[in-house]
Amino acid sequence: MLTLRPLFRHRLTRLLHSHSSDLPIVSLHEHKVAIGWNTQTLSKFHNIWLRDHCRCPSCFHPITKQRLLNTFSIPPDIKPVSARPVQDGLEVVWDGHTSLYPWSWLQTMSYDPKFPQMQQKSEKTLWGAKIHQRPPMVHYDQVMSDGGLYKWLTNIDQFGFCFVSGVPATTEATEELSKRIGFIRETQYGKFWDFTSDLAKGDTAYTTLALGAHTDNTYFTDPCGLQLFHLLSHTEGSGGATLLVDGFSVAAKLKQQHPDAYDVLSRLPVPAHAAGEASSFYRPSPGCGYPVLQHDANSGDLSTVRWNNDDRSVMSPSDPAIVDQWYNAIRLWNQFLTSADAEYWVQLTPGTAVVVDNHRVLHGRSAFTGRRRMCGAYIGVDEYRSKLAVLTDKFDRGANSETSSADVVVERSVWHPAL
Ligand SMILES: C[N+](C)(C)CCCC[C@H](N)C(=O)O
Ligand SMILES: O=C(O)CCC(=O)C(=O)O
Ligand SMILES: [Fe+2]
Repeated sequence: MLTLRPLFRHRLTRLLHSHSSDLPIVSLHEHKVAIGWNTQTLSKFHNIWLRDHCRCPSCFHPITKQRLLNTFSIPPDIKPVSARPVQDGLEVVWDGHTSLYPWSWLQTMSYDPKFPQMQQKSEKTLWGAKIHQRPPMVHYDQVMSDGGLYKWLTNIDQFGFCFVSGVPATTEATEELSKRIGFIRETQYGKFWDFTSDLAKGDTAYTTLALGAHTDNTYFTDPCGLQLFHLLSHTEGSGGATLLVDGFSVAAKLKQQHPDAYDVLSRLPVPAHAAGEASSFYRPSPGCGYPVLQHDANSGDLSTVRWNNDDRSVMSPSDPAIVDQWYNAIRLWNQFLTSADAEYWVQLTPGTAVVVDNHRVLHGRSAFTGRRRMCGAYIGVDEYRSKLAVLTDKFDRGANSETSSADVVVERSVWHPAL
């Protein structure tokens, strides 16, 4: 198989970029069309799947990128009249309809088996306390351009957080900075928050208490994606340092050293609530909550860390034996979370904001005295990922489109691999 990879990638690259005549073989099978360069490396596509994914303007709206074809009008046993390789892709003639599937799209969407991929999925850099030596950082002036914004978001995607220096120490500038990523997610705490230790809202964030490493919004069905913090002032006192912990790094260590505990945290739903305001009472639906560690259904990769021990509600175990398993698991989790090599403590100062991926990096703070003013905002996970996808299309063409010139604004292709 290894020899296949360079061969396949080499031939596909040549096919895509130099229009070589070295077209793949196309063969029809009972319910599938197969493409490849030799009989050992064919990848097959179900006829029904190919017909359903036709991207011609009558099957798929060229502007809205929505399916127009009635999937359920396709005969379940549909067969092509003919199929052949042409320069731009696989041409399939159905009964009264012709479809063309670009080679790069077939390569990306292949599944039986999956062809070697040209684009590597985004790499996460796991980190611990030593990240303090060279934390990810961009400058405010940079992020006002799309290129700088892309750098900021790719840092967040890679590290789970990123500082922004040179931010005017005002709520206005900080709010505008937040909006560079996407519209602000409003919650019971308001839209853009500007808070201090006055219990203006019924939550310990609005006190001088220390807060252990946590992710926010565990009481929401869909916790916010990003959380931006900017310390505007701290006078007549001390403390209030910010804690960051890479939940993905800690989870990887726990999985390696205590797989049973990792399994409990991946399985048991954790009830949570936000009940400090008379006007609201939040709990996630369905009622029992979500596990601390959630995984991508396809890849099995850890996708979300959801942990706030202060906001955790009463556990109602379905089986009494779970109680000891649960406490043993969270004791180990907490031990790993609070280990010196996992904790990154940093004293924020006016002018430097920090954005945290609330699905990966936990934050906290030390207790403090005096008058401390913090501002910031939540950004929805879908708004964050959408902006990252748009900027990736624009600046990293190899990832998602056939065009390669850097100065052309890429009109999102109907063949975008994610559509
Ligand atoms: C100040 N700010 C609105 C950011 C936080 C509000 C309280 C956060 C809550 N305890 C949680 O962990 O989600
Ligand atoms: O005051 C801080 O530094 C952060 C408090 C907190 O956890 C939050 O606002 O979500
Ligand atoms: Fe928080």
